[in-house]
Amino acid sequence: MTDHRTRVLREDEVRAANTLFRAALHMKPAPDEDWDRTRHAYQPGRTLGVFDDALIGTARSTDSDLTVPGGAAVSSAAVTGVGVRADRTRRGVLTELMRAQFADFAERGVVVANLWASEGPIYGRFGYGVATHGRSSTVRRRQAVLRPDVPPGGEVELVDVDAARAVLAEGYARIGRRAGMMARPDHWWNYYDGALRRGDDPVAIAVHHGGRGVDGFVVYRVGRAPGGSGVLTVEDMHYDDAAAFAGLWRYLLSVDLVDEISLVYRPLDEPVDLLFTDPRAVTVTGGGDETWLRLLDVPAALAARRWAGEPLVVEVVDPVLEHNAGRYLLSEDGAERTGEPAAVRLGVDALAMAYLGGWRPSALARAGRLWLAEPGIVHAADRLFAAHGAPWCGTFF
Ligand SMILES: CC(=O)SCCNC(=O)CCNC(=O)[C@H](O)C(C)(C)COP(=O)(O)OP(=O)(O)OC[C@H]1O[C@@H](n2cnc3c(N)ncnc32)[C@H](O)[C@@H]1OP(=O)(O)O
Repeated sequence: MTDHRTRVLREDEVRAANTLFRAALHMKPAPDEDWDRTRHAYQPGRTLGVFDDALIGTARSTDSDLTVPGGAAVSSAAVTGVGVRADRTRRGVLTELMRAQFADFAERGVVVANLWASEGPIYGRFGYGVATHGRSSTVRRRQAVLRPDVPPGGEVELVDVDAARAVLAEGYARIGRRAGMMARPDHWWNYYDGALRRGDDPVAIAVHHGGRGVDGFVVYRVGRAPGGSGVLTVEDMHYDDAAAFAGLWRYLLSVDLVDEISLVYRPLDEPVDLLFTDPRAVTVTGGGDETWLRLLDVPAALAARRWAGEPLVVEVVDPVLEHNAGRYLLSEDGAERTGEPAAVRLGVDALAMAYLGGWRPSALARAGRLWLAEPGIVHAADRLFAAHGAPWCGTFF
């Protein structure tokens, strides 16, 4: 890309970046009231701009951390706000933004980056891979009768939107995180506080009280479908244990004037249908890739997660961040560079897909995304990358 300048935007330029991003998504500029809240979600010094005679491209990131299999958390950059002016696309502006972000992340020592992609073909070439998935479904409320063995759960209480931030932050910090979940720092809650106040239908926030305080919550809105039926849409739901899960579901099923409960991008292994005497009260309506992951510092990422079973040498190919390329011995004792021959070889994007347990090596091999020195290794490779539970992020940013 030539004749362009790329730099970190000043605070007084960040709103223009937000407007550019929204225009790229075919959205109107944010109204003043909305922007007054949204701007607190921007971390200073983290919004990039590309200019020719004007601002033509932008991307931003925020600090977080990401839980990996085994329960450790690695430092992460949550990437969002990516947009290029419609009359300047396909001439390398995004490529330049990605290059500048990777340089910034390397300087900060960030281990991984993740994002929600607007379209599937955009980020793979930069080494991002689909690492978590979501499943959407509909629960027909009157058909959804709880089985007698579902735990009673604790008290559920509605919380006012002004109190929500503090209460939900406390609850989120208390719940056990599955692989793929991220920290919700202050700047994220700034964004969320704004999101709670947007939308035509009023938001409702219900929290579950367990033995140690708030250990689960559900944020939802109730609206009318075109035919007039009441639809309760779950926007955000987290819980620490089976009691909180059951307690929140007892509550959701008790909300009046609701015919359907709509679940959006929930974990693939969330056992909602198992709660009901008739599991067909739940219909899967959609889903797909949730977050995309980029392993920026492969040695640190490999060392952070748990590996199981027989040791294997895995060769990583990374044409974009070449310092990551090489062979690593992965075992229950950790991960280290090695000169030994590889049993498995894969690109850094495919490694990101397997890293949190979202894809098994055997599936990647079947699709030509992973090479095996001999077919028999596939079982050991699957065991090595196995993770507890389906990875899921559950935090939109
Ligand atoms: C994390 C987030 O914020 S997700 C939101 C992403 N933003 C949007 O979807 C808004 C609308 N789209 C845009 O603003 C732009 O089209 C972007 C940001 C997706 C891409 O920006 P561009 O400057 O056009 O990308 P750039 O020119 O660097 O493209 C690099 C390569 O990716 C390809 N590519 C980029 N975007 C797309 C796409 N949406 N679909 C298919 N291929 C794409 C290009 O064709 C190019 O391939 P090539 O090197 O083989 O020619």
